[in-house]
Formats: sequence, C-alpha cells, structure tokens
Amino acid sequence: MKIGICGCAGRMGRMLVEAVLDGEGASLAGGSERAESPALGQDLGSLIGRASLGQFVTGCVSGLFDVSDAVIDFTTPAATVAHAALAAEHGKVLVVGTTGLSPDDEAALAAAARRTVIVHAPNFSVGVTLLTALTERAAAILGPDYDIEIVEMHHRHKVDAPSGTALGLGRAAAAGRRVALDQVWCKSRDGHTGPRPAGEIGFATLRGGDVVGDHSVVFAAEGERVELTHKASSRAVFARGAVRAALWAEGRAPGLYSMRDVLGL
Ligand SMILES: NC(=O)C1=CN([C@@H]2O[C@H](COP(=O)(O)OP(=O)(O)OC[C@H]3O[C@@H](n4cnc5c(N)ncnc54)[C@H](OP(=O)(O)O)[C@@H]3O)[C@@H](O)[C@H]2O)C=CC1
Ligand SMILES: O=C(O)C1=N[C@H](C(=O)O)C[C@H](O)C1
Repeated sequence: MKIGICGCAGRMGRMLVEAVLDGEGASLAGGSERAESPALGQDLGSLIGRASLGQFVTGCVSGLFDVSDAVIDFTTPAATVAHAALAAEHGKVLVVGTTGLSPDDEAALAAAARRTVIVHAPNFSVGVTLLTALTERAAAILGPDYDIEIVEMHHRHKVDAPSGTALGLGRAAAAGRRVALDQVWCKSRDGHTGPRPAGEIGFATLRGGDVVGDHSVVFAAEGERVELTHKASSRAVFARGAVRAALWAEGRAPGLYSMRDVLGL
C-alpha cells in the first residue's frame, strides 16, 4: 500500500515517515507540509536522518492524494478538515491522529467518511486502545460509588488540553456508566469549587519537558482506589499503530472507524 504523510516534518510526521519505510506491506508515496513551510523541498530521507530517498516535501497536498492509496494526517484541526474533504474527493483512505478537533471539525470528518474510509483515533498505541476498553469495563463494573478522575501529562509543546486521549478515556468511562461525557465532565478546576458533584468525570492536565504521553484513569471510592495507567516512552508506538490502521483500512466500506475497530476491541 502506498502511504502519504501530511505534516511529514512534524514530531509525529517524521516518526510516520520512518514507520512507513520500515512497515511490511507499506511504501512511502510522499509527504506534505503547508504551502508556506520552510520544510518544503527537503528530502524525506534526510528529514529523518537517513539516506536520501529522492522524494521531497511537497506543498501540493492534492498531488499527494493522487499518488497515495492512504494518507496519514497528524497535523492541526483546520488542516485535517481540509484533508478529509480531499480524501473523500479522491476516494482515498485517511488515517487521522490530530487532536483538539471541535464538534464542527468532528462533523466534517463524519461527513467525509460517508464517501471514503477514515480511521480516527486520539491515540494509535495498542496500549492506550486496550486501556480505553478496560476503562469502559471498569466504569461499568465499579459503578457510581467510584469517582472517576483522568490525569494526563505531555511535553511542553502540546497545544490542546485535555489531551485527545484523556477525552477518549473520559468518553469510554461515560459509556461504561451509560451517560454522555459532556453532561458530566469537569475539564479543569480553580478557586472555591465546592464539594465534588456525584457522577462527575474530572480531568487534570500537566505540561512539561519532553514527556511523550502519560495517562491515568483513577477510580476513587471510600476505602480504596483503582488506577489504570499507560505511559508512552516513544512516539514510534503511535506511528506504528497508524500504519497498521492504514493497512487494515484497505478495501473496507466507507465509514468512520476507530483504533478499537482496527484491533477488534
Ligand atoms: N493520535 C495519536 O496517536 C497521536 C496524536 N498526536 C496529535 O498529532 C498532532 C500533531 O502532533 P505533533 O506531531 O506533535 O505536532 P507538530 O506541530 O510537531 O506537527 C504538526 C505538523 O503539521 C504541519 N502542518 C500544519 N498545517 C499543515 C497543512 N495544512 N498541511 C500539512 N502540514 C501541516 C505543521 O507545520 P508547521 O509547524 O509549519 O505549522 C507540523 O509540521 C497533534 O494534534 C497531536 O495531539 C500526537 C501524537 C500521537
Ligand atoms: O500531542 C501529543 O504529543 C500527543 N497527543 C495525543 C493526545 O492528545 O492524546 C496522543 C499522545 O498522548 C501524544
């Protein structure tokens, strides 16, 4: 499968170029950056510290879709929405890792997924996908006596909060309790908050240094506490998962799929 990478010069973009080059069944179709990017014209091999590939960072994303069977996009919400429309137009698989999408952005992805295959996940690691499934089950089993708090820490460059993964874990916990997350969430606390309302799902966000991505789901009751934790120490786990999702997507019916679909969880 020929795979193109949008945002190929970014932290994840470079990991994705490596994962495609090293992935069985995958070959690199090319990589794009925004039209004004200083990375345009750079060799994709040199970009990741390997031998030259004779393939260069392009600003023509439509051309990238032309030469790809699947495109992987870890960029920004605005870019992802534009790429979803292009994927639908070209009938190509799109794998989206971008987080911080607004409800309108999510709706745009869902609309594009009526015409093509889109796999969208806030976290493509196998470990977090399992953690998400476990969180849903734990929330259902433990019930309302256990207060749910989700704690995440990421590197100082991260621009969205809470992380997409934290929100995904919150959604899973809410599903386990058969409630809608946006009816019960508390995304941050400050000042005289009063006691914790029953049924709330709380979030705490830490930022600093080079932390790749830590997530914990805490179930706290009177007399005991259960904590489920995942720590990523390399972005390679996200990149390998995204390539796995692209290969899985080949030949599927149009629709919006998740990493849980890819892993059958
Ligand atoms: N789902 C998952 O498993 C994971 C998701 N993420 C998410 O992926 C996203 C990217 O993260 P990260 O790599 O750290 O961020 P970076 O800022 O390092 O990379 C984003 C890249 O996208 C580029 N870009 C912006 N607009 C466009 C465009 N229109 N076309 C092509 N490229 C564009 C940026 O260029 P420029 O800097 O010039 O604007 C940059 O090179 C974030 O939303 C993050 O939360 C991260 C890790 C795992
Ligand atoms: O921005 C990041 O780096 C990450 N973002 C994703 C998120 O928002 O959950 C996934 C991962 O934890 C790294």
